[in-house]
Amino acid sequence: MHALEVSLGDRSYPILIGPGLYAATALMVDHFVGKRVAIVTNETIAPLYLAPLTNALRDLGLSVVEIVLPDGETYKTGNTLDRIYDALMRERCDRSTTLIALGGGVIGDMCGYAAATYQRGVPFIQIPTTLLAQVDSSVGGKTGINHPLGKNMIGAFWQPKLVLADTDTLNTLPARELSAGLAEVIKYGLIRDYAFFEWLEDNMDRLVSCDPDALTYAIERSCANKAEVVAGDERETAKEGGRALLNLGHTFGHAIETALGYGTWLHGEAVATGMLMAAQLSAHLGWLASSDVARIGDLLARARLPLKAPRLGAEKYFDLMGHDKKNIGGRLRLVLLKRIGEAITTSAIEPGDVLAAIAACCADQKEPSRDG
Ligand SMILES: NC(=O)c1ccc[n+]([C@@H]2O[C@H](COP(=O)([O-])OP(=O)(O)OC[C@H]3O[C@@H](n4cnc5c(N)ncnc54)[C@H](O)[C@@H]3O)[C@@H](O)[C@H]2O)c1
Ligand SMILES: O=C(O)C(=O)C[C@@H](O)[C@H](O)[C@H](O)COP(=O)(O)O
Ligand SMILES: [Zn+2]
Repeated sequence: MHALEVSLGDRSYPILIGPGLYAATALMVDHFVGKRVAIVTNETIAPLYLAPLTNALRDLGLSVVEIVLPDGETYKTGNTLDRIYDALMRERCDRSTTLIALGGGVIGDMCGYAAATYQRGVPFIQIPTTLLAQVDSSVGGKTGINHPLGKNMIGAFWQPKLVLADTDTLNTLPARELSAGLAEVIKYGLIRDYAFFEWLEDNMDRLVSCDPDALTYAIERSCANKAEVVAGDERETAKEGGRALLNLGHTFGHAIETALGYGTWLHGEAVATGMLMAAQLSAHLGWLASSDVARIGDLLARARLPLKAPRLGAEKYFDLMGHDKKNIGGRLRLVLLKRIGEAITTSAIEPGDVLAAIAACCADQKEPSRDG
């Protein structure tokens, strides 16, 4: 088992990574406040992993509430959140109840937001079961739900007490979901870790074939990068750089997810093409060599991620990108690349340059669906 820490003073917490962890209650026991836990999961994950966790917790003498939600990004909404609150109220859960998110980023974001808001805040634990959640969403305390006009528009910063990333759970993950997680892994190499980017170039074939050692290394290195960034700028308030760098590709990506309808493209897929658009724009501005744009495209393709963005129309892109949380005073603020391994935030971008990057990266044909 590998152990890391997110250092945030009295809100610091461990990230534990390894096989056989998801029902290892001995690792959780110090993080429970009272004798009650509520596990939040979904209809796909419950048949795979819920019973062993519930049973192990009951064996410890804890009372367990199970909350099983419908599966999918389309359910990352206020209505689904209400189902969590309803169950907590019905079961008379009090402030000493610990919530446990058992699932991918959708479950983690919603359970975390329920924990942040139920009775003005209860503790929660992340047990991420997708690669994306293990390398990114379970760490750092961004929680929330989508709005029809924009991704994650309603939410809170609320740190978990513990992250338990069980690498065995990746054995049941569909290949498309594994690839989506690899997009966020590649992101860390691009924004701040050139040596990791090179390692990914050497090891991408092992990762897509689910080699456990390669996956464990990628998770650990990704979490180490994210923990460092979050510790330096927990609430994304730095004027330049800081936590916003973790948003590389997301201004474009979130626009794609929102425009096509949540869940049509996976978050990681939209981020992949978004990162290529950001790289293209960086090259257009003369910062990044076009050979580096090609290098990024090659790695994304080897991770089986889409390279071409859907043709939404420039106006639609601009409209949706205008809702991005990084924007200040109505001015677009983007994360771009100075080189592979170094990103910056900038508001000094002309709309014409953004348009050129969008045009260069859009598919020739309308390509809304990634299913099948
Ligand atoms: N809070 C953050 O910092 C942060 C970071 C990145 C992404 N996100 C959010 O995370 C979400 C995407 O998360 P995701 O990619 O994990 O998607 P997801 O949560 O929708 O999970 C993907 C799919 O895999 C299934 N699944 C989960 N674990 C499984 C397993 N072990 N075996 C089989 N199937 C399994 C799920 O039921 C779902 O169908 C988006 O909403 C995104 O906005 C948040
Ligand atoms: O943790 C962060 O900070 C990130 O930006 C990580 C992103 O991968 C993630 O998708 C995040 O939810 C996006 O944040 P948002 O503030 O743009 O909603
Ligand atoms: Zn993301």
